[in-house]
Amino acid sequence: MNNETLKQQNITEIDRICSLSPVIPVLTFNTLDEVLPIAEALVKGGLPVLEVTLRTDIALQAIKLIADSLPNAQVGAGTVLNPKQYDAACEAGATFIVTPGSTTELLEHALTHKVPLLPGIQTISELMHAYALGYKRFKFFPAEVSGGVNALKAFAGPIGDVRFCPTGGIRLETAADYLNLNNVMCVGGSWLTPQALINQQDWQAIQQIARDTVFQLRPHQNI
Ligand SMILES: O=C[C@H](O)COP(=O)(O)O
Ligand SMILES: CC(=O)C(=O)O
Repeated sequence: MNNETLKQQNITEIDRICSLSPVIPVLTFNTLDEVLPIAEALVKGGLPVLEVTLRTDIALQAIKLIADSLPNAQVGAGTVLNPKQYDAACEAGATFIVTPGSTTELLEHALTHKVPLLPGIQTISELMHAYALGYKRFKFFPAEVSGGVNALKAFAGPIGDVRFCPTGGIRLETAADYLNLNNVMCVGGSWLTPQALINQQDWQAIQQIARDTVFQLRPHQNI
């Protein structure tokens, strides 16, 4: 497959994944026991797209567990910092890769890969750099402290044919403001899985947070 076809295919695949859900829960797992109950609660609550960060030792095992056990979930890897982690996450079963920022090494690596990258950008220069390489879909991170909704409105002036998944500091109360922008596909966040509920193993409450989120942000979605 030539490079241009692969680039287009990866944009189409990111669009497909990001259209499945208004919110991508960003998950950092500390123990393997909690992986499936949390993932199941979110999927049952109507949020099938999950980002598992590679911030803990068990992250790759968690991705594999979700990929093998929950066919209705789309599991991606976050906090991918280099090509080695990229390949390891794909090997574990990740169907998309998210990075907090962008390096040329990672951007070029992903252009040869069938598993698509949603690269992180924070500034217009980072956006221009990745855009020049052919990227059209981005994570905007850390969204709230980098200008939030107003920054995304400003980006739409000079570069109008790209779309974002803003993440970082977003909560249910602010998610709709982002989703109302034409250049936003979905948002990411960790608010769906409060540590206190995980400590209490209250998976039902996490499912309810997911349900409430879908109900408020995409009321017509069937759960
Ligand atoms: O590192 C940040 C997480 O990926 C998502 O941000 P958050 O905890 O502010 O929702
Ligand atoms: C920031 C984020 O979600 C990541 O580490 O990929």
